[in-house]
Amino acid sequence: MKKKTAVVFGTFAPLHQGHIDLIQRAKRQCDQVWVVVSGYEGDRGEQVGLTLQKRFRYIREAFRDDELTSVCKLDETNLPRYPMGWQEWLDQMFAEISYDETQQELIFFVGEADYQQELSNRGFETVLQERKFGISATMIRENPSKYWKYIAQPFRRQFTKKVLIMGSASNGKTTLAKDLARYYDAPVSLEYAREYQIKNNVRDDELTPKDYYYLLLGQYDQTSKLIDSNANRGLVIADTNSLVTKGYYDYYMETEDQGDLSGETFDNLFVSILAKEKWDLILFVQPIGSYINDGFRDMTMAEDHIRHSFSQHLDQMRERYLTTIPLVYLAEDYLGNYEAAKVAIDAIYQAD
Ligand SMILES: NC(=O)c1ccc[n+]([C@@H]2O[C@H](COP(=O)([O-])OP(=O)(O)OC[C@H]3O[C@@H](n4cnc5c(N)ncnc54)[C@H](O)[C@@H]3O)[C@@H](O)[C@H]2O)c1
Repeated sequence: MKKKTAVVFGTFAPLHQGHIDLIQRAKRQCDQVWVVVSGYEGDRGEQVGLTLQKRFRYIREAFRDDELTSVCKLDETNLPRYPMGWQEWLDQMFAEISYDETQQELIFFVGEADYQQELSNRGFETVLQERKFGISATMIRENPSKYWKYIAQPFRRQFTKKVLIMGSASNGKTTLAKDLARYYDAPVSLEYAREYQIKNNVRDDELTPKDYYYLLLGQYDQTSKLIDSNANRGLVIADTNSLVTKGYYDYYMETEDQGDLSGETFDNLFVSILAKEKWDLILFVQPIGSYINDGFRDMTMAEDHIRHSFSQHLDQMRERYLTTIPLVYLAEDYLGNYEAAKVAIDAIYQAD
């Protein structure tokens, strides 16, 4: 008996609940299903940062625990554009799924009557499934937060608005991050260094290069987990990032003996983590107000001129490494900063 193999093809930019339902119903009507992720350089997915390779990886991730679902990638860059290249497209698809007509019976599950028509004309078995939930990838790309619940989990990270709050220590940054998170019902990634220092009972000025290395990794990991958590509904707020950690590293480690971890190793990790972080907005809190001793802070920073020069150093680094990210300086009292931060966030994020 030939193995009944379902094929569901699409751009999947992004994969959504309608697609998942189409794929799973196809799977249940056959012995297995192939999901063919199709696209080309500069396609509508790539235009929102979802390259073909990324879509392929995310869909693999979405079906990682399902042995009846296989995923392949079909790069159409060198094929005639749809609807001109059906034959070449089908030939390439058969190669990708190692189609063997003596062993497999192919059934195409499609949501478009045009696809059914074309494939039937070519002698293929097809099943036309009605569209579900009134949702489409175009609607999601245009307003991701409105259709958030329909977006397949791995794709949500791409559509998440990530807001970074920067500034020197003890200027109301953490309070602001927590208050904004509560207001927007968004997850907040607080300073990992605080947790690390409390756990290890070390002050700012006692951290070693090795500690900074773990701080870079720990902060990135913590923020990534929040982005991938179910608490994320389209907005994530972070109290700090790799750039701020690098700022502290520069400030404290400049004259220190680098021990068994050279500055180059730290800088390599810093550059690679910074490149992975993607921010949609930076709120830069200026050092105004008094410096509070929480027991873990180095009190040299309590001196206004040191705090200001550190803040300037951070801002110069931001200018150098994150120059294209929209920026709002917050230099008022706490309430003024809180209001200004909400205006800036409302401009990039509209909750459902
Ligand atoms: N070069 C060629 O001639 C050729 C030929 C065939 C296909 N292709 C390629 O295949 C891809 C076609 O993908 P697409 O743009 O139609 O993909 P898509 O990601 O928009 O949709 C994928 C499939 O899911 C179905 N679907 C969408 N929303 C649904 C919902 N809410 N409920 C149930 N089903 C739903 C669609 O009808 C489609 O069958 C394109 O990349 C195209 O270029 C190219």
